[in-house]
Parts: sequence; structure tokens; C-alpha cells
Amino acid sequence: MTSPAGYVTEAFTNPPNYNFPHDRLETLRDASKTPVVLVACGSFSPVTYLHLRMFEMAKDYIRHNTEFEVVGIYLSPVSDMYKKPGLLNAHHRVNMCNLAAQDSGGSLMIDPWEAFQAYQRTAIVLDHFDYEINTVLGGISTQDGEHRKVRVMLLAGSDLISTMSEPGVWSYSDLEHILGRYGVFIIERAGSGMDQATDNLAKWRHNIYMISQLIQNDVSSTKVRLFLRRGLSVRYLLPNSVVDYIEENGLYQDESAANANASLSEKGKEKEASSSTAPLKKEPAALSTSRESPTCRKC
Ligand SMILES: Nc1ncnc2c1ncn2[C@@H]1O[C@H](COP(=O)(O)OP(=O)(O)OP(=O)(O)O)[C@@H](O)[C@H]1O
Ligand SMILES: O=C(O)c1ccc[n+]([C@@H]2O[C@H](COP(=O)([O-])O)[C@@H](O)[C@H]2O)c1
Repeated sequence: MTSPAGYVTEAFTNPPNYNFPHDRLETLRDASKTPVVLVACGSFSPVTYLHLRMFEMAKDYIRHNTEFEVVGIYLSPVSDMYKKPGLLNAHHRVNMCNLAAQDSGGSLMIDPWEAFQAYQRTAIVLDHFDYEINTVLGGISTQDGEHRKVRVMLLAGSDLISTMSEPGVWSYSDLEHILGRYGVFIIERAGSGMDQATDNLAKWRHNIYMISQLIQNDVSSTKVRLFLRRGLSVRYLLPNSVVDYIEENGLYQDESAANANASLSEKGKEKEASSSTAPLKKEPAALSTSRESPTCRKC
């Protein structure tokens, strides 16, 4: 069932004392372009420079290849109820994302909406952004003071997008909503081919933009957690303020043995192995509600 606005939920639930962050939304400079807000959903446990670089890659691609103009960029850390191994509690993950945003000095905003409540599907998260920006705020301004509706789009690595072709992980109606109504920018990720990631999503090709990594960089949160467990330095893989925060709070010292024992050089294989051996327990689309979490695909 969709709401009158075409959202997949009738009403949004907000965490206590929640305010939508919008102080770094920008004015549209070129009125001939379509304003777009990029939303990256994920665990961010912890946030790395690669998560931050995704936005830079997308902004370059958009500026050179599309008729969009980026007016806002957001990280949306997932709820603790996602229950993925290595998922530190939302309080720390959001704090680290905020430190990374401050450190970058740019326009990145952290939306704690999904982090501090029950699990919310990505289709609902994108609806939440659309509602807050286009309905509550009334869109963004052009330099002439005219108000424009903003296009909300998902930003994700090719590993995440390839799960959209895995049976049982995403519901078809949510894919129709995410890829048909909103659209996605996909950042190439080592070990997860772009073509393979999108082969089964051809129906929505017009809304899927693929961005190659010109400098290969395979930093992942899993590897960072493994380094920390083994007492290895993670400086220059993530912002200094985040490294300091991890040290001060003694984070990622006691992750599960299974994760800690994984080979540092085999994250891709580790992902494949875990997704092929662990059954995906997500309920069929028709049964799922906004309060359920898909069993994490990497569990
Ligand atoms: N090195 C990378 N290249 C491209 N995309 C990336 C990279 N690292 C993370 N991403 C993307 O960032 C988003 C959030 O990722 P997530 O928080 O799961 O990070 P991760 O490093 O994959 O975490 P973990 O190692 O814990 O699985 C996802 O869309 C993911 O595909
Ligand atoms: O909405 C869904 O059905 C859905 C199915 C699988 C994954 N997701 C989202 O994709 C993100 C995956 O993050 P991660 O860290 O497991 O790569 C996270 O934000 C999940 O909420 C969402």
C-alpha cells in the first residue's frame, strides 16, 4: 500500500527529539539543471575515507556527464536492528560519521533518522528524504529565489547493488520504488563487477548511473575492524578524528571470532562465502513491514 504522495509507508516514525539536518543543503547554481540529493545508506561501522570518496566520485561524474546538480549529500547509518556482524551501536556509528563530516569540512550531512529507531527499508529511507526536503522544506532555492523540487537518489557501491539481483534480499516492489521512482548512482567496487551488478536490473537502466573507480581503492569497514582487532594502524584509511574516537572509546576490540579470523586479503571471497552459505531469511515482500530487518546479506 502506498500513501497519497506515493510513498511506501502511510506515515513516518521519527526517533525521539529528531530534527532533519538540512543546514548544508545548497542553492541551485545553474537553473537549467535538476537539483539532486545523494543518500548513501549502510552500516558505516566505522565510516572510512572510501565512504567519503564515493560522494566525490559521484559529484565529478554528475558534473561531467549529466543534467543534474548536486545540492546535498547525506550518510544514513542503518539501525542497530540490521544486526550485521561488526555493527557497532548506532550512537558510536553516528558520532563517527559526524566527526568524519566535520573533518571533511564540506557539505556532508549525517541523518540519524534510521539509526535511532527500528529497522527501515531503503525504500522508506528515500521516501523520508523526499518528504523532508520536498514537502517539509518545500524543495531548495535557485539563485533567483525560486523554489525547486529536489530529486532524491541513492548512492551505493556495486556490491550493494549486486544484492538487488539476489533472490529474497529486496522486494520487487521496493526495487520498483527505489530504481523506478528515485534512481541510483553506483560506484564500482573491487570484487563486484558493474555489469554483473546490474544485469537483472535492466528494466530501470534509465535511472541507473555507473561510475568507474579510476584509482582502485578497496578500503572496507571489515578490513578496518580486522586491523583494529590485530593492533594494526588504521591511520590514513579513515579521518584522524575517527581514529582518535575509536582509540579513546576502545572500539572494535572484541568482534566475533569468525570476523576476526577472516583473511585480510580475502574480503571479497569472505562476502561470497557468507552469502552462499547463510540462507537469506528475509520474508517475502508481501509479508514484510517497515519494522522488519532483512537478515543481513553478509551474516
Ligand atoms: N571501497 C568501496 N568502494 C565502493 N563502494 C564502497 C566501498 N566501501 C563501501 N562502499 C559502499 O558504501 C556503502 C556503505 O557501505 P558499508 O557501510 O557496508 O561499508 P563496507 O565497507 O562495505 O562495510 P563492511 O565491510 O562492514 O561490509 C555501500 O553502498 C557500499 O557498497
Ligand atoms: O530495503 C531493503 O530491502 C534492503 C535490503 C538489503 C539491504 N538494505 C540496505 O542496504 C544497506 C546495506 O548495508 P551494508 O553495510 O550491509 O552494506 C543498509 O542500509 C540496508 O538497510 C536494504
